[in-house]
Amino acid sequence: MARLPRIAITSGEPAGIGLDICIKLAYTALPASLVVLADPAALQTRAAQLNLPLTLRTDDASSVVSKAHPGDGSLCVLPVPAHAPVNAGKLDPANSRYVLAMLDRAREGCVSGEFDAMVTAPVHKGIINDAGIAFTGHTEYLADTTRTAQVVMMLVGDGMRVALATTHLPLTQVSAAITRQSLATTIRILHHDLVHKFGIANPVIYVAGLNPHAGENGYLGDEEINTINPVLDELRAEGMRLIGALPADTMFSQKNLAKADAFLAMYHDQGLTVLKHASFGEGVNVTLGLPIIRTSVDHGTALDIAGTGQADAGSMLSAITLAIDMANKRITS
Ligand SMILES: NC(=O)C1=CN([C@@H]2O[C@H](COP(=O)(O)OP(=O)(O)OC[C@H]3O[C@@H](n4cnc5c(N)ncnc54)[C@H](O)[C@@H]3O)[C@@H](O)[C@H]2O)C=CC1
Ligand SMILES: NCC(=O)COP(=O)(O)O
Repeated sequence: MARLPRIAITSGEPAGIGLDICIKLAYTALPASLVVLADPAALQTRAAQLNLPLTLRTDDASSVVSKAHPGDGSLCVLPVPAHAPVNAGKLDPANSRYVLAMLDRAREGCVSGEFDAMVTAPVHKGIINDAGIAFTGHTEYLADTTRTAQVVMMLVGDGMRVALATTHLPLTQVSAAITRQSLATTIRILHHDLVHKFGIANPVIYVAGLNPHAGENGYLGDEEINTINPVLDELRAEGMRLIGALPADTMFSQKNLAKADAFLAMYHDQGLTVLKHASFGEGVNVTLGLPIIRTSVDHGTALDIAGTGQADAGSMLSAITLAIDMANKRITS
């Protein structure tokens, strides 16, 4: 029988709901070893605030033995010390390096084979930048730190997969960031990972235009004519099944949902608004093209409800479930 995967979970911005949803995991049994990276005292303080008894274990944190997560109120923790006192709802830039230290430790463990996948709780991009560290998101950080030239952000939820041609960019920079080369690479990564990580033999990908009405034959913008359609033609000639460039306002119709294996949106809110409307709180963010498996929640730090007990752990559970599926595929392949 194949061994169970070992999953590293980074608890994210400590002032946010990352600690809350990790603590809720203590009460759900899962078919994998879960190792939560966090400051143990911060976990215990938050558990007391939530009135959820929590036992911390370090038994399998650094072992190569994997055993199922019991769901008995205990968590296996890999201790990472916070740099400043942690208070629910109150950001402190002094903890930004702690947040990144958890990401670094989990990533290194995935690269070395200690972990089979990493699942990330949300970080606060603004406070990391306030600490003087340029940071736009996990996606870009993990690409940089694994020296991966290009990755693709894809969110999965409600039976839909939505990938993005650009990620965390001001809108004014989006058009220039979509070049024939970057778009072709995005589609190749998406196509490759749909086949090899999601088991879809010959995926159909619906691709949005950038402009209203996909440019209306050039009268409302020319990125479709100059960039997007030529790339789609080139890749179709290689055998990929690509539909587009389509007007984004009707691309996500029910009719298309039934036919598409994935949608490719040109920018963050063009795609994620639709996906989060359909599945917020249950969706998963997965980074394609990395040498490691990384999934994440679909929501942010929710500072307004940290420590109140209102944080829903549904997206975290979906992210772990997808990471387990992907890790099992890799373990058995
Ligand atoms: N994976 C990540 O690291 C992500 C980080 N963020 C970051 O989070 C910060 C806050 O972002 P916002 O746009 O305010 O979005 P948000 O998702 O933190 O909050 C939006 C609303 O949804 C609620 N909410 C979010 N998650 C919830 C959950 N699990 N259960 C119950 N209610 C929940 C919040 O209370 C709030 O009312 C930003 O710094 C952003 O960059 C945002 C998305 C993903
Ligand atoms: N909207 C998705 C998001 O902000 C999460 O990005 P990342 O931190 O996973 O890169």
